[in-house]
Amino acid sequence: MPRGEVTQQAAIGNLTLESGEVLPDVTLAYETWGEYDGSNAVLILHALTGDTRVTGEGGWWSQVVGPGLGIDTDRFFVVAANILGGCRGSTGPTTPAPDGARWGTRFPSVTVRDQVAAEVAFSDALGVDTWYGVIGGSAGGMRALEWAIEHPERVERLFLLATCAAASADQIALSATQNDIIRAAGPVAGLDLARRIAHISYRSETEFAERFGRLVQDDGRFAVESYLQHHGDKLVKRFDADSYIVLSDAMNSHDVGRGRGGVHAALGRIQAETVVAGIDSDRLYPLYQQLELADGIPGCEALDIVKSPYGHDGFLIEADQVGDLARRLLA
Ligand SMILES: CC(=O)SCCNC(=O)CCNC(=O)[C@H](O)C(C)(C)COP(=O)(O)OP(=O)(O)OC[C@H]1O[C@@H](n2cnc3c(N)ncnc32)[C@H](O)[C@@H]1OP(=O)(O)O
Ligand SMILES: N[C@@H](CCO)C(=O)O
Repeated sequence: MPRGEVTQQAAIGNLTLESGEVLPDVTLAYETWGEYDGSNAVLILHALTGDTRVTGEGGWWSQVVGPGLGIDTDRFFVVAANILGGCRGSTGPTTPAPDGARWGTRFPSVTVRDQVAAEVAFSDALGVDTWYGVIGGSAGGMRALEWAIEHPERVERLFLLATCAAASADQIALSATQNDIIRAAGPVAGLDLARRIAHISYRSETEFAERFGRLVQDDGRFAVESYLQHHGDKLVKRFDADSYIVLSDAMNSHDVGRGRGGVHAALGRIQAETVVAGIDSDRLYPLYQQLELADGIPGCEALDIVKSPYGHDGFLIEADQVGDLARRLLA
């Protein structure tokens, strides 16, 4: 079994999508940390603009995953794959289509279930039959949930963070509008603006009020305006606009109840011991969504609440609380 810290590629062949379309020659990029002993594999599923760099320098969960941390790489074989449709090494709009040119806007629509189907094939290729833990926040939580519903025998423990059983009208409204902005304004200005809107939804009104208030900078911009422009600009430098559209559409497709007799019936299929957590200031994935999960999943005792002023991004920022919850689940 490979030992990580470098991004590797797993070829998983053709993938038949929910739509019936066949996506050829799918590859997922991944990284691993720790040693596999046959029963200690933990799958970490990243959110919308995340990637395989979970820990180490610049890792998006570097204080949650690592030696001695909540997800302990001295104990667990930790695996992170880039999402299907992403732009950090896996098959998606930036990779070549069969004609050799970039897929771009021709990349087919994928659903969260398609993304999980790719991850299932990836697990098979890796030789991991059963995951000791499957963990995800936000869009990563959507995939973790689909894993546990569609493959209950392959998921022993499940950690769902700041996520939902089905994308709400509010979430769809924000994502669909961002996608329209990208289409209207183009990949640079459009992605920049889309990210600014998204970033507002990722943080809280209280944080903005306390942190920026009505402060105007020397350059004449409101501090909060400048902050959002900074985040828009940063995403344009590290992310692909076509991929953003594909991934946002996939999130909008999310509904665990579709074709399964509704959300309650779907959640009832989960066999994993489960921790569900939400963030008290999350205005994008409000606590009622995690309460629905906690109530409906047989192996979840109660909803855990992460206290944070940072809104939805609390799942990335509140490393101590998130790490403690992961440690409890994986004990
Ligand atoms: C699983 C996954 O989702 S992986 C993807 C996660 N990564 C991202 O989302 C990347 C985008 N980053 C973020 O959203 C956030 O930085 C987080 C969530 C990762 C961390 O949040 P925080 O630590 O609170 O960072 P914060 O939101 O304060 O941003 C800090 C940045 O804003 C800049 N900034 C702060 N105030 C201002 C201002 N008035 N004007 C311009 N820039 C500003 C800082 O200089 C800093 O810049 P840098 O990131 O280039 O160093
Ligand atoms: N900051 C996170 C929020 C989405 O959940 C991301 O960009 O992936």
